[in-house]
Amino acid sequence: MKEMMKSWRHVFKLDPDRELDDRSLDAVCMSGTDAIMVGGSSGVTYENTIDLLSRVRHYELPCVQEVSDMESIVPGFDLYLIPMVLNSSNPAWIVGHQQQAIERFGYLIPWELLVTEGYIVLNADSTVAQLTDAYTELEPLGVVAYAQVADKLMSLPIVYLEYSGTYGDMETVRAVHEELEDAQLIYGGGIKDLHTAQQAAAVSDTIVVGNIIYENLEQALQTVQVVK
Ligand SMILES: CC(C)=CCC/C(C)=C/CC/C(C)=C/CC/C(C)=C/CC/C(C)=C/CC/C(C)=C/CC/C(C)=C/COP(=O)(O)OP(=O)(O)O
Ligand SMILES: O=P(O)(O)OC[C@@H](O)CO
Ligand SMILES: [Mg+2]
Repeated sequence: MKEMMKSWRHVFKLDPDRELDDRSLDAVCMSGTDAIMVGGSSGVTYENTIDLLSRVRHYELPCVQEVSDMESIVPGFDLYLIPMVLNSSNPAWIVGHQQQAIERFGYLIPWELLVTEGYIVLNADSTVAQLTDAYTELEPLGVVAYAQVADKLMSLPIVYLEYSGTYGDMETVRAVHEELEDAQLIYGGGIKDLHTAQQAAAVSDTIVVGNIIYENLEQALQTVQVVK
């Protein structure tokens, strides 16, 4: 599955803390997207995560958990994505929570299913930026340098440019994409229709579509056209 993930072009991110009726979930899972990512930056619990996983498991597509809280880790996902917020001002969000989770789960950890994401959080107004005390006042070159820390110094498999809630600066995304040698570039934030999906897909390896699923499902489904 880790190898397969590298080829994903489009992913829907579902938030266990938000309501999605069966009909909408069916449309999302049958849309032709490459995978479902389950996660959010607040209100994620073991109960709402297992509930969403069991609903998504009616479908054949890959389903991965993006871990934001160790209490909400649920067995049975295809992969576990472990964020490290590289531009956090607090080391707890870079390595601290991860260290605590490894200490707690120990030999239970299925290492072959873990994929580390070098997150660069860029929308100052987002919950995730505030939660992690992310330093978002970066010039494009500063963002590229964080991406190179992930790619070249840390050999992380993924760089995640996270503009959650707002559409990002595509020139910055392009600049990062051009400099990455090995890491997969995931872009997320403010994709709301086919046009924004196409633009973001042109300058990244994988696009993630989140909020619009809950705001305008028809438009969310259009974004899948980039992988059709
Ligand atoms: C048997 C079994 C399955 C055992 C468990 C084995 C396992 C998988 C162990 C994992 C070990 C490990 C290293 C865990 C890490 C634990 C942890 C809490 C790490 C911290 C992760 C982190 C930096 C979180 C900060 C928030 C963040 C980056 C979340 C990612 C998701 C995200 C940005 C969602 C966007 O959220 P949204 O709701 O849209 O919010 P906005 O309002 O900001 O838009
Ligand atoms: O919710 P949106 O703004 O689409 O962002 C997607 C994803 O990157 C959030 O973690
Ligand atoms: Mg969201």
